[in-house]
Amino acid sequence: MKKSEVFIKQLLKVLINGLNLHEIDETKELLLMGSMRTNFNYYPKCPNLELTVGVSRHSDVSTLTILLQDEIGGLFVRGNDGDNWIDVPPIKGSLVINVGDALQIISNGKYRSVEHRVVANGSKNRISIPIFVNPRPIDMI
Ligand SMILES: O=C(O)CCC(=O)C(=O)O
Ligand SMILES: [Fe+2]
Repeated sequence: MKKSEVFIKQLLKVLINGLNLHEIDETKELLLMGSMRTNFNYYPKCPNLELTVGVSRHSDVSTLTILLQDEIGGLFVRGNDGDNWIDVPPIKGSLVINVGDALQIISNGKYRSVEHRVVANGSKNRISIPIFVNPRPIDMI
């Protein structure tokens, strides 16, 4: 977690630069990344795909979500215009970075929270590991 914190802070620095804010002081750091949680998601294979969902459409409440997915695939993000879903294929050694609701609010909508979903696989189990980077629960944004 310590190493990911360094990377996350660098990433947030680049993003807030785009908002004409050039320093992450202690107050901003708490607001942007004061609370972090790692999940381990396991999606068992489901031969009857019509009986399962995976994860239904949602956006994360986080500032950012840093996601490691295995090689199975099944993650889709919602396109900007309309109802199209864009496949996010697994690329070995890469991470998926999603903007969440908190960063959308903090940036006044300059960065948009991305809607996404996961489609279960009919023949293979899938694992993903997201780190949710959040304001602290007591913070008002
Ligand atoms: O498993 C994935 O690829 C995404 C999971 C997800 O959207 C979530 O845990 O919020
Ligand atoms: Fe999510």
